[in-house]
Amino acid sequence: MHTSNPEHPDAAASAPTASPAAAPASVTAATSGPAAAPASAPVGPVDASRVPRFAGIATFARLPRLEDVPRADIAVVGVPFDSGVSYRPGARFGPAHVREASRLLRPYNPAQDVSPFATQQVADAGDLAVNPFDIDEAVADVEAGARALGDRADRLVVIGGDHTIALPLLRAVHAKHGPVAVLHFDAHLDTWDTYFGAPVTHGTPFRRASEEGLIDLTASMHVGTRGPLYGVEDLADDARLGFAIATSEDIEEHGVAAVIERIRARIGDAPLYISIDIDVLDPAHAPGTGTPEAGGLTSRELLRILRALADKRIVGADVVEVAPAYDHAQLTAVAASHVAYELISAMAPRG
Ligand SMILES: N=C(N)NCCCC(=O)O
Ligand SMILES: [Zn+2]
Ligand SMILES: [Zn+2]
Repeated sequence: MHTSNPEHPDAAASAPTASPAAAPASVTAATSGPAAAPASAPVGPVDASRVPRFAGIATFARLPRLEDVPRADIAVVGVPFDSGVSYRPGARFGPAHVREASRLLRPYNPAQDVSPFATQQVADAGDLAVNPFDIDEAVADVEAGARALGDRADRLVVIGGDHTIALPLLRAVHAKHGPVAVLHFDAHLDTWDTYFGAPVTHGTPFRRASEEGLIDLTASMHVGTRGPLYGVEDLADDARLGFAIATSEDIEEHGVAAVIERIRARIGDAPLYISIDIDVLDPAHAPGTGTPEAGGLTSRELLRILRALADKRIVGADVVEVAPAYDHAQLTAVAASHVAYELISAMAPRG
């Protein structure tokens, strides 16, 4: 049996996603082949009407792998690293879990009126394999991996992994764009200084990034923070490090529309990096995470805010802290996959 993938005619040699050997003859016979689309058209996801979406090895949204396309506008890449956590481990299994849940995504996004895989080439770059026993080495490897991928894809959407990885990702983004506005969705500030003397952890990436001059201090913001802090000085430090805050309570009190206006005004025209810790969602919406906090956003609120950023200059994004061991019925992974899909949609060219 031949090994071409019905929707990836250009990728016949190593088509990874559709498990072609499992496709019935009628499916492979229906393959329209390379003539179906102009050579320059993006290679899209496997067609779920031809190959059941539960068949085959999971790439994000059943997209082609990066090595199977000439280049990409966006590469989705996993970073299975969780050696920086302060509480429950397990986010190292996040990328695979999110890819599994992303099988159900469909090609047209009515909420943004865009087909995000048709107007740009999106591909799955697999995972960066980084050292789980040495945080400094892992962080250097994430930065090097992100920079190397930058030669083959214009932008990265990174699936974590714990929030430590935002630091090397911002280093890589800074090398390309200079200081960026960081829009950080999280229950936590993640601008703390050290844990057990360690400066690079999942609670500290944005303090380090600010100290290193990676972020635009006039345009960065946390959204969805809540819960207990170590002391009131945490907030003073955070403001000094360059972040405005829209808390989870602000969203309840003033409404999503008002908070969107604040966010948009804060970002202005700055190049924008979006970092989404899935624990920004209430544990009812995202139980599968390492440091859950009560009183969070609904997934509907988060998705709506992301949709309002489509006209901003988004230069990269991450979705982190999905820890499948605490997930139920893929709740957290479904939320994370939709969050990534809205980000990719917001990056898509319009018109
Ligand atoms: N980045 C996440 N998810 N959590 C940071 C929590 C740090 C702490 O234990 O105080
Ligand atoms: Zn968090
Ligand atoms: Zn975080």
